[in-house]
Amino acid sequence: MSLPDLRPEPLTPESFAPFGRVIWDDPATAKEINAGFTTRYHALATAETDADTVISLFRGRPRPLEIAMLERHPKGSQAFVPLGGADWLAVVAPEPDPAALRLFRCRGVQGLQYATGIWHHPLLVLGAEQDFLVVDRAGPGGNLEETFFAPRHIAL
Ligand SMILES: NC(=O)N[C@@H](O)C(=O)O
Ligand code: NI
Repeated sequence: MSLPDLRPEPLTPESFAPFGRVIWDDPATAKEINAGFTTRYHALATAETDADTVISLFRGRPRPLEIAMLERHPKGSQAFVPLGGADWLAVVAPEPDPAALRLFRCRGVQGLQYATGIWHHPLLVLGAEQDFLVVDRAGPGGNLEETFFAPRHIAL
């Protein structure tokens, strides 16, 4: 029996809470700094790693909208913040089961952090190439587990 198409749900702190944090201009975290010329949205997420925490740029390109695998990073969290202002997609699951997939449509002003060990699909960009700031782990030993399954299609 084939599984139904994946339909996106909006990314919200509440809906994403089982999988990690949303990185957004959360008013509850706002602090006026720099003589009032900057607003700091403080501690939206905390990077978790057992080694170095590194900051990278990912230049993501659109890919076929089907999900045939998940990955997870058992030794650290992974945060993505879009730099181009365009919507993008995130797929997560509480366990490596294609029937348990959740698809989130992320607005171009929303980033997120996958908590350590959370099953997710690699970066999914919509429409055109987009750069992302990425904060994750660099260090010894493997930090990638993958699982593969029959493709599930995305219906936007
Ligand atoms: N491979 C890599 O660094 N990126 C993935 O982990 C991803 O989630 O996009
Ligand atoms: Ni990843």
